Parts: sequence; C-alpha cells; structure tokens
Amino acid sequence: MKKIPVLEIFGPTIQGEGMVIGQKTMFVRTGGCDYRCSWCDSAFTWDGSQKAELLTAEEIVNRLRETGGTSFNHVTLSGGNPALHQGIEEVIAMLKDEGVRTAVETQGSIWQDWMIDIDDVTISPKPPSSRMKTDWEKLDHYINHLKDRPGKRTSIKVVIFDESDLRYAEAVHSRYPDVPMYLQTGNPHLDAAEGEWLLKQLLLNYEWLVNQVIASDRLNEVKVLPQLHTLLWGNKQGV
Ligand SMILES: C[S@@+](CC[C@H](N)C(=O)[O-])C[C@H]1O[C@@H](n2cnc3c(N)ncnc32)[C@H](O)[C@@H]1O
Ligand SMILES: Nc1nc2[nH]cc(C(=O)O)c2c(=O)[nH]1
Ligand code: SF4
Ligand SMILES: [Mg+2]
Repeated sequence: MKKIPVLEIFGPTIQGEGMVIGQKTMFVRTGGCDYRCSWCDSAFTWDGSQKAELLTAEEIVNRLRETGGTSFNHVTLSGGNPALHQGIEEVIAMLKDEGVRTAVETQGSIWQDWMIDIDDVTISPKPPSSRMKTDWEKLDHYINHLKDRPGKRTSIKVVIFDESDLRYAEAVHSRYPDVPMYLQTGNPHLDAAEGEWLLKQLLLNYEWLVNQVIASDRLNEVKVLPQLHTLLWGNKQGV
C-alpha cells in the first residue's frame, strides 16, 4: 500500500466552510502544498513547522476509528493539497465499504482520478490577494471532469479579502455559471487569540462581504458564508 503524508486527523467536528457547512465530519489533513498562499491558515502543512507522518490507507482508517469511534459518517480530506497524493483512492474505497461518505478540499491545480469517487468536492481557486496565479485551462479541465456526477456534488469556493478578490470571484462565477458557488470571509488575523475581539473582526468582515455581494449584479446566485469553525474556536488547530 502507498503511504500518504498525514499532518493531523481530527474530529468529529462540523465542516465549517462551503457547500457542506454544518455537516458532522472527521478531517484528514495531508502534508505538502504546491501553492504558498499569502494568507494560508494551514501553512503548518507546508512551511516545515510541523512534521507529517507517513500512513497507509489502512492506518488512516484505523486512526479515524480510534479518534472518532462510530460517531461519524463523513470524512473530509484537506491539507495542504490532498491532490498531491496517490493512494487516497484506497482510503476512499475503504470508507465507502463502511458506509462513510467523503469530501475533499483542493485548489484545483493537480488532477487525480480518485477525485471522481469523492462525494463532496470543493474546488477553491485562489484570488489575487493570495498572490497565486490561476491556470484557467487546468481549472476548466478540472471542473469539466467533476461537473456531472450523479449523486455526488461539486462546488467552487472563493475566499475574499478585498475588492479585487470580488472581481476575480465574478470572473470565476461567469466562467462556470452552472457550478454552485460559495464566497467565504477571509481571516487576516491568523495570530489573534480566540475571543471577543477576533469574533467581532470576523463578523465585520462577513458583513462587509455580504454587502459587497448584495451590491454586485454579477453575483446573484452565490452563497456567502463565514468560516463557522473560526467563529466558534478562533485559530485553534485540530477543530
Ligand atoms: C487550508 S486550505 C486546504 C485545501 C486546499 N489547499 C485549498 O486551498 O483549497 C482549505 C480552505 O481554507 C481556505 N483558507 C485558507 N486560509 C484562509 C484564511 N486565512 N481565511 C479564510 N479561508 C482560508 C482555503 O482557501 C481553502 O478553501
Ligand atoms: N471545522 C473545520 N472546518 C473546515 N473546513 C475546511 C477546513 C480546512 O482547513 O480545510 C476546516 C477545518 O480545519 N475545520
Ligand atoms: S492552496 Fe490551500 S493549503 Fe495551499 S497554501 Fe493555499 S490555502 Fe494553504
Ligand atoms: Mg482550515
């Protein structure tokens, strides 16, 4: 069995973002990313500050059961970019055998055939504030492969920090009008302690984003969300 670098396994918690928001889920966070977003809230997956553990699919599933017992039916793969790794198809198949649904969070830069088997795929292309560049042809290919999967869901989620990010989101939405689109509050306060100050800032940012979407005639079908887990637990890791 192939080994997959795993940074952390945690849950059950709630999915705090996007299309699956509020869903009770476990998380498997893989190590390594092909991007370096300026505001990455999970930079510990790629900046060398934390070490990944190499685990087989069987070890990952065992660890999920040790951590979550029987209190989950849904597992979210995130990172880093989980799409850097082969061998994840074995994790998906083993979970499917146990009746557990799967989700993935990826930026849509690297294709893996196992994407097709994931129940809830969230593709999160990166706006200008991240300082990353979108390869539109690659993204077209990605989204075309995932669009029509009976019984499975695909969505796009763009994190918004400023007005140029909003213009980027409008362009993404116009390019893929049939794919459900979520806009998410950016959290610029990655070093802030949990508490009323952070909560207030995040809600103000959310209110700003809602008002921007209300004002845009190019964003009439999007859903606007905060990061629920940051509202509840601030910048804490593993929740
Ligand atoms: C940490 S990433 C891991 C998965 C994948 N690399 C990606 O970016 O989609 C998970 C999600 O968190 C979002 N995210 C990262 N940093 C954030 C921040 N500071 N504020 C809000 N969302 C953030 C990303 O845009 C992505 O949608
Ligand atoms: N509760 C919770 N929801 C999340 N949604 C996306 C996350 C991520 O870091 O990928 C995340 C996370 O780390 N925790
Ligand atoms: S693509 Fe995702 S994990 Fe990678 S740097 Fe950007 S936000 Fe972080
Ligand atoms: Mg996160």
